[in-house]
Amino acid sequence: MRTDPMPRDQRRSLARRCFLEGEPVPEGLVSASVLRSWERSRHYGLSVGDKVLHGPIRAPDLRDARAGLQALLNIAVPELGRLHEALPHGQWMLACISDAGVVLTSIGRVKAGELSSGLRAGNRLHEPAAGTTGPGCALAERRPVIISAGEHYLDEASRFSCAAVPLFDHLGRMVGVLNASSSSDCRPIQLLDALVLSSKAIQRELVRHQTAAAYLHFHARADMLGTPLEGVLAIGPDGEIVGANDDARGALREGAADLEGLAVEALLGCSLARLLDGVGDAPRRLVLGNGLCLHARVERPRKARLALAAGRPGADRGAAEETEPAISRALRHVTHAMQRQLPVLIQGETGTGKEVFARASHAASARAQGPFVAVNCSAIPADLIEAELFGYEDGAFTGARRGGASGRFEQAHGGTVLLDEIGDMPLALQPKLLRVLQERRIARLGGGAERPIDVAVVCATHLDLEALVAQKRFREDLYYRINGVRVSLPPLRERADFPQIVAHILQREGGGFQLSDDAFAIIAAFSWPGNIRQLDTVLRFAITALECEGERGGIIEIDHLPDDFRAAARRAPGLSAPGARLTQEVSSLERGIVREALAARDGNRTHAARDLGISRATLYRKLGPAVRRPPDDPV
Ligand SMILES: Nc1ncnc2c1ncn2[C@@H]1O[C@H](COP(=O)(O)OP(=O)(O)OP(=O)(O)O)[C@@H](O)[C@H]1O
Repeated sequence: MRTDPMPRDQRRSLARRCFLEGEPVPEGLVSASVLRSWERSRHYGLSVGDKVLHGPIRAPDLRDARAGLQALLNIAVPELGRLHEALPHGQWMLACISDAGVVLTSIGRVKAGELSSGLRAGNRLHEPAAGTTGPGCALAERRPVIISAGEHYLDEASRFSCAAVPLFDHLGRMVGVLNASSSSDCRPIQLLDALVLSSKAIQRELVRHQTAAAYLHFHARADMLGTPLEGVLAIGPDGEIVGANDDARGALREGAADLEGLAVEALLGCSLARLLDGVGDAPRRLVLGNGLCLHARVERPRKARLALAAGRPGADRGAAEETEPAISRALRHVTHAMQRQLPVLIQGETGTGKEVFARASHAASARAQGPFVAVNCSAIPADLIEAELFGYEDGAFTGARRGGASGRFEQAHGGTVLLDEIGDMPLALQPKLLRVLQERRIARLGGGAERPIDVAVVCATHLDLEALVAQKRFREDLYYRINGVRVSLPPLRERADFPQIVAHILQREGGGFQLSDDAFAIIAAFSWPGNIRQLDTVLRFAITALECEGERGGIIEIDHLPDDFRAAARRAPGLSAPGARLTQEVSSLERGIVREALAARDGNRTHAARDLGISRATLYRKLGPAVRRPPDDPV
């Protein structure tokens, strides 16, 4: 007689009941890693009814955690962005979490608000704080895990399911975890595979970001070269290994042992000089001493990797280029799309910099010499928008200007037109816009002849156009026409480069301004519903307050911020006077770390700052007032 297997949720409930009642858990009900994680959670003193999931760390600590893992974030954030784009809309939140279990950044929004708040940057998800969760368990077990619904330790987490994969750096050290969570009971095996590939791609990039004389890519199969599954070695100028991914460790050494410091010649039987002879050639075969045959390709480091230095927002070219790599990549994609007259759709909450991005794309494109014309579709009365966009002939309507007028499309000829707030385009006008985009010809209102127009079309909106299409408030055919290349600009609270954006704005306001650590902590903890526009206003307010005290340049303190931020500061524990001792201790600790980094780099400030993931200006600041920046050392 066939017995039906017990459904998954019943197996879990039975295992949980046995575990909580102190009875042995029958085999096969939950995985061994889940059981070990439950035991650890109990050992940490957690009870299943506890509510400790949402205890965030302080903003300055989050800033430090991010700074310490900046190199990882620079690579992981765009990788997560790509993965998120490929997932069904609104069902998954992705996060990058530090090795200490702190959420560094998360992407995506799901309907269950609690999941969003559980994965908010700064929250702690390691086992001692949150019991069994995907990230906590993956960190403790150092391997990929799926934790579904009731496999979570805390009852309050049992509505969620997650897949989590640890991240390792170029030295094979665990530096964090990638996590995907949903508010349903599921076992996302395929998503786990995708996360594993992403983690491999990230480690491979971390190896390729090491300062090296060459990178050796290899695999036993030639067709696997260039994929996240290949092995990669970073080789220093003396031929020593300075970094490797886990696949390289696994292939070259039993048990992923240390490769660092070994001579490449001893390892591969081929000197660095001989390897470099083959740069640019097709893949070659390497036969190792143990008979293993590998297909290999040698890559020289690129001279200049994308500089993430502070820049000048508002100066069209480069404003977006200098922010997150994901945004820089999107910028390059968009400029190519514009060249080919493929429409671009920029989505993002209000104030996230959609217009700045559009202007930067235009300025970086082959159309830069042509006009950039921005039209705010929500600011023009519905009955005037047609004339505004397409122009009109003499006498086309009552009140029309004598001799007619050109429309915004005509004015943008040879350049770019930005249709801002496209979601507010009246439904009645949408077929005409669609025709113009398809035929690239316009006729002015009032019966004018058709004229060809050569414009790159960029549309921007803070609305969810797919939802508008579903509600029949936006035409589906127009949506597909404008959705050539889609760029989603993240809200400010999710941006890993928040400190750089602050630095951009301060620099644009004349430079010389800095935020005190306390003031930075307060603004970093804010949720910024108005995004960069709101941050911009607050910082300019603070600069004005500082200048009223007669200081041109100088340190912005909490007292210079608007009222509501000062009130938040009074509520925040550990800031200002009572926290002075702590601040001093932290500063002295930081000074020690910076000195160590300088010593490791023979006093080279640029290299030390890069190792620490901070700018040279910050490095000088952390060294304290006693250390003056030499006049020939511009930061
Ligand atoms: N990367 C950046 N660095 C610094 N400031 C920026 C950046 N991006 C945008 N800003 C500033 O933020 C403000 C808002 O930018 P922008 O008008 O492009 O946003 P938006 O998303 O188009 O807003 P809306 O949805 O309201 O039209 C502007 O003052 C702009 O200068």
